[in-house]
Amino acid sequence: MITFRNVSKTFTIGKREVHAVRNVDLTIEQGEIFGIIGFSGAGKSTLLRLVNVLEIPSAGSIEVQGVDLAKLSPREVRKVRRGIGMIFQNFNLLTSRTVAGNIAYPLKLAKVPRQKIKERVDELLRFVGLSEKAKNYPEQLSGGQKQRVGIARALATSPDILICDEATSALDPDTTGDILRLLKKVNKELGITILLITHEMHVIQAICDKVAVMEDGEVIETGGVFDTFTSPVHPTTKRFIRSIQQDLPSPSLLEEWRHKGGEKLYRIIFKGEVASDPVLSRVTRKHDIDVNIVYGSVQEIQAKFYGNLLVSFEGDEEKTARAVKELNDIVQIEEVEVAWA
Ligand SMILES: Nc1ncnc2c1ncn2[C@@H]1O[C@H](COP(=O)(O)OP(=O)(O)OP(=O)(O)O)[C@@H](O)[C@H]1O
Repeated sequence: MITFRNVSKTFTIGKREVHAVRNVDLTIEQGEIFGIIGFSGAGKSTLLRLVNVLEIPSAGSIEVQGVDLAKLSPREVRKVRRGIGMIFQNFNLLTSRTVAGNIAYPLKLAKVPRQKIKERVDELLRFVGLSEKAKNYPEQLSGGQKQRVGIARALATSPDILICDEATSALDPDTTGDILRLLKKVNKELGITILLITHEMHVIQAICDKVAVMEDGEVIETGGVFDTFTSPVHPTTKRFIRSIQQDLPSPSLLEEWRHKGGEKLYRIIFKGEVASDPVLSRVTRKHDIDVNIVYGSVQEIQAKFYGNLLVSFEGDEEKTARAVKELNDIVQIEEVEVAWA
């Protein structure tokens, strides 16, 4: 478990003060995948560096596995660091060592006996699916393979926590998916807590249990990923979510819709179980009106459905009003104001 209590970090450059992290309160529970998202300069890297004791807070306190980081001797700091594995955007592999040599490196530093190192490296190579590449050098690997080596190396000394610093930002979408699945496996099969930072909302959607959104050094919103996705509060969170979720058709499609004499548009949000329930057809049938689905998407977030439909109703106005009222008790429904071109 990692706990930040009212943590601030201020850098002083000449006479100027930069408030990189401000009054952060966060708890990352054992065994969860916790994502921190923010635009460049939000303070994410500084927050990670505080966990690693590469920076010391200007105010507040941080506990890692119940240990207050402010009270440690250099030796104890090294011990805390051994319990934290780290992977990076640019992999940080040793180019002069083979894949096996890179993975063995932290074990050599920890003075693990040779035979034990060999066994552990073989085991890790199997875990990340790179047994065939043991004797290759980093330059002979693809980006995704390099990150697999990075993950194996980070796991070598059996840490409790894995920190991922923009670990997929340099990879193409397919490879990103493979690496995210591997991180999920690290979390599920080895029970390792994962703390990741990213500027990409799809990374949070794909694997995180919880998310914190940072801006100007502050955590502006935090919560479960499903709730944050489906009911964001802060404008910046909404902006991140919109980056992966198109919730209106293109202007040309809307225009076509209007030319065809389109009716009032409603947005219906289905959450969790209800998404698979034929609620819409049931209610419209009951009130004897028809429904047109103009646009829609269904996403899976943390194994739950999140449906976003744009619909119009055809039929008597009073019946439509009654149907909308009934739907409103079951799902979220609101009239959509469209700014016509
Ligand atoms: N060692 C330092 N000295 C002075 N200022 C710093 C230092 N480290 C970070 N900062 C400043 O603190 C702020 C937060 O930086 P940080 O790197 O934590 O943000 P970030 O969200 O990780 O951004 P990015 O995604 O671009 O890496 C920035 O204004 C940055 O310039």
